Amino acid sequence: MEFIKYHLRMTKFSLPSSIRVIDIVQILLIAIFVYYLMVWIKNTRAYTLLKGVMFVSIFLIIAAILRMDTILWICQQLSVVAITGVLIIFQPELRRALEQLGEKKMFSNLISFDNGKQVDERITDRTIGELIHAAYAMGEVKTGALIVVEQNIILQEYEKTGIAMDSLISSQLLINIFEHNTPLHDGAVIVRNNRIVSATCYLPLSDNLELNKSLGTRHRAGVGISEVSDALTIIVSEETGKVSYTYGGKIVIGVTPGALRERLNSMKTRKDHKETTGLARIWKGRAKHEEKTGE
Ligand SMILES: Nc1ncnc2c1ncn2[C@@H]1O[C@H](COP(=O)(O)OP(=O)(O)OP(=O)(O)O)[C@@H](O)[C@H]1O
Repeated sequence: MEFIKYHLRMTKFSLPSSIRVIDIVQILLIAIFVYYLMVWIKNTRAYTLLKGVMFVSIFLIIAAILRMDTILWICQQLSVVAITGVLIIFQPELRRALEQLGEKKMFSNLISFDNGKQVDERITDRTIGELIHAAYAMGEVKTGALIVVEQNIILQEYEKTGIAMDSLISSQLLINIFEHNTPLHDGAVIVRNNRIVSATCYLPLSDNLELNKSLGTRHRAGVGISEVSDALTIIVSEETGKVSYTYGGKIVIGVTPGALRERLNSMKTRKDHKETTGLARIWKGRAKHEEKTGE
């Protein structure tokens, strides 16, 4: 204790003589803010940014230890520009976060005890079978399709660009959605767990110059979504009938049903889903763990 007090004195901090209710409220508010910030970072592209920021921070710490004054001075001068750049790049995510604040769902999410109902659901063999069946059936008759299978990064901002659905997957439904000249055939379908959550979604187009020039916008959209998320996207070409998939910014064209099944199967072992929001869920998880270990 003396050791802690000494260090607090040295760092000009002091332990409060009494704790007021408002202090507890402040601590709770900060905890909630940090919690939501972490959830936001995990579910958006900001996660990639965070990794970049950590890398730069480590570099700066090393530069400070080694007294690389010139590098530190340049970084200091560039910091304002960097922050402005980040704000511009992440403008859609920041806007979405502020919109969510306005949607007043925060508190209900926080205390909801059944929010994570779907969390343990993984993409099942049945869903995989239906996806594969639909893709190759559409390929055979050259019906173009774009099916995004969400993983850990939630595709809410893209889901919102389409028409909301909440349907169990079946190959017949997918084939019907992408049928020419029907209201839902344009754009992408987004699949979350074992359900179709949205159709006619607009996806970001990839500007990767290395992509084959013959690939049109459907394929570019498939690659685009895989650059900004960890989703796996199945593409059926209207021109050739070939089935392809994109993942991690890469496209594999003309896959066999076996290869696609293998890829989809690997998603069954994905990490826990973002929807593990809500302090209640953290508490439930902790209680479960304690039950198991008998602590
Ligand atoms: N940004 C986008 N997000 C979602 N879907 C898109 C997007 N851009 C295009 N599409 C879909 O792709 C269709 C156009 O495909 P296009 O012919 O340009 O692509 P392609 O890659 O050559 O595919 P195909 O081999 O099927 O012709 C559109 O009708 C639309 O359904």
